[in-house]
Amino acid sequence: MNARQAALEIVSNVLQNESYLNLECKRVLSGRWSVEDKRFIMALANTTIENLFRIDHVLKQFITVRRVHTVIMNILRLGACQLLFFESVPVSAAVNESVKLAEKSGKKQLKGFVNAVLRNLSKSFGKIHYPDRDGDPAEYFHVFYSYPKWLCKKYIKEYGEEQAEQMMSYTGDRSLTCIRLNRLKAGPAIAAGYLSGLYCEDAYYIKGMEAPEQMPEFREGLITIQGEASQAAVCAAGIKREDKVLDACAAPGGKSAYAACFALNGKIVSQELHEHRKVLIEKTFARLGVESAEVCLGDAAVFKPEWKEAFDVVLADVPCSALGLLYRKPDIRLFKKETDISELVRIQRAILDTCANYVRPGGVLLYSTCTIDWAENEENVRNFLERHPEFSEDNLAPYLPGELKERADGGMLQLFPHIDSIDGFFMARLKKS
Ligand SMILES: C[S@@+](CC[C@H](N)C(=O)[O-])C[C@H]1O[C@@H](n2cnc3c(N)ncnc32)[C@H](O)[C@@H]1O
Repeated sequence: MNARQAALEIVSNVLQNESYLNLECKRVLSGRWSVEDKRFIMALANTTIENLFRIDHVLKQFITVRRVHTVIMNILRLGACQLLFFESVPVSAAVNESVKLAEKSGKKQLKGFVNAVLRNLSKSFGKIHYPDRDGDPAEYFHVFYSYPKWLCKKYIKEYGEEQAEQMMSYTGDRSLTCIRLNRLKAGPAIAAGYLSGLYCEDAYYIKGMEAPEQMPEFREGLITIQGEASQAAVCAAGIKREDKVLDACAAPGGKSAYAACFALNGKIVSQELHEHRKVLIEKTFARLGVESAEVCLGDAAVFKPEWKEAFDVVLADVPCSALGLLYRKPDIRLFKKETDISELVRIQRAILDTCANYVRPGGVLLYSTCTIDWAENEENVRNFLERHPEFSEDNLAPYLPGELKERADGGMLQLFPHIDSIDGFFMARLKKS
């Protein structure tokens, strides 16, 4: 298999099976590849997925037949991606290698078609037509930034055109990976060569990190991969040394493991709905040396009488639409549907209602999501507070790290990648009287 075949396999699996792009890359790249090949495969697969709607829009202008075989369409997508976004790849290589890919994929009879479409595209860069930015901004953003049309409309309606464009054009620095120093095992000396975090004390950035499992610091649990927004959500809970903490939706265990660094003489109970994801928590805890935690299988929406008012802090880091991660996980954009949101809101409200029972009087319920969606965030919290007068918003600022203090709005905080340069996250600190 050569590098372009590997990229084709990744892209095809993501599109056909809705597999996660990062997991597909990891799987395919676990073979023996040179560093250059690895970088090219990752860049080609990522750029194709990230710009899929735009690439398809461009290709449509050069495809004259009504239906194109799926494999050939994916080969054309990779070829067009190289022509449009890879200055370092000569046109002849982009076209000829795509033609060879068609042959290697058992579609020898379609070599001429692939050649014609890509050659025509390569001669017509100046003539490519894009939607009118002023006439139909949602369609323009959909094509140009490759975001689902419903989301473009939603963001324009909620934030206005200018801010919506900033949200969708933001990509962050993909060469940087945010890690958390695991205080259970390591001191700051470990992080001497890393870049400091923007806000959180334990956050650092590593440039060009490809496979964390190959780093001894990661394998030994001295560091773990965790974004600053997720770290900030744990800080926002204000966990104390003796606290008993429930993480109601815990896999893969990132927040629970950080909570254990605060509740040093306390206890963490980590619950997860899915067995295969519960295993991820156990792995995280074993690697990071979290011993004060109990992992259990359960549905956070179903009341467990034995947990009634048993916890000082309850983390409800609920399943959500993950819109705050779209800037760095482009595959999520392709499959998100607007209709998913109402079902998520129903589940989130059920989880919040159940978790409310587990907080002791005077304790804290920390609600968080990795999304930028009013209904899943502020509206859910307002709805919860109306139905639960025993809870009130508790000022977040004293608990937030660094300059994030200034971003809090009472007991709530909505983070945006294009404003805060970290994941789009929401958190609300709710105190029980
Ligand atoms: C946002 S993720 C949690 C991330 C985790 N807190 C961390 O920081 O590593 C949400 C998790 O909730 C789980 N989940 C979904 N529905 C659930 C439910 N009803 N009860 C418990 N867990 C649930 C999902 O499988 C997923 O692992």
